[in-house]
Amino acid sequence: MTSFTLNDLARIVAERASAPASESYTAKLLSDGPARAAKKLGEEAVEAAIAAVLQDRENLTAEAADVLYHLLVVLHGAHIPLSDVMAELERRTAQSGLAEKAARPR
Ligand SMILES: N=c1c2ncn([C@@H]3O[C@H](COP(=O)(O)OP(=O)(O)OP(=O)(O)O)[C@@H](O)[C@H]3O)c2ncn1[C@@H]1O[C@H](COP(=O)(O)O)[C@@H](O)[C@H]1O
Repeated sequence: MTSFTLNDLARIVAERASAPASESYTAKLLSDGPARAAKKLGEEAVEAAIAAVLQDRENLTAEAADVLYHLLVVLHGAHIPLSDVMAELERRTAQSGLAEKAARPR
């Protein structure tokens, strides 16, 4: 069990974003523009999905870490604090996913 949280990683991403691009993968990704980080996020998500389909626990764990890191980089680039995403998730706890889906306008 680790005490490391997504908040901790978001803080690291925010700190590294202002490092020289030659010294930080985070800074490099962000300096390449929003499409680059978004593309990496999509690639990592597909790799995680493939690992899930293959029931490859070790790879799924590693790819899930890649997804979460790249998501935090994309959010940072879009100036969306992780707390906004958590607030949205908290708002959704008031309703089951199935109930939300059924209530959508057709
Ligand atoms: N958690 C991560 C993390 N997860 C994945 N990655 C990088 O994401 C990339 C994953 O892409 P691929 O596997 O496709 O590898 P690649 O082919 O080298 O990637 P590209 O050339 O296509 O960009 C690799 O370069 C990984 O090193 C990460 N890079 C950084 N972090 C965290 O961010 C911190 C700061 O890192 P820097 O910004 O590099 O200082 C680190 O200490 C970590 O805590």
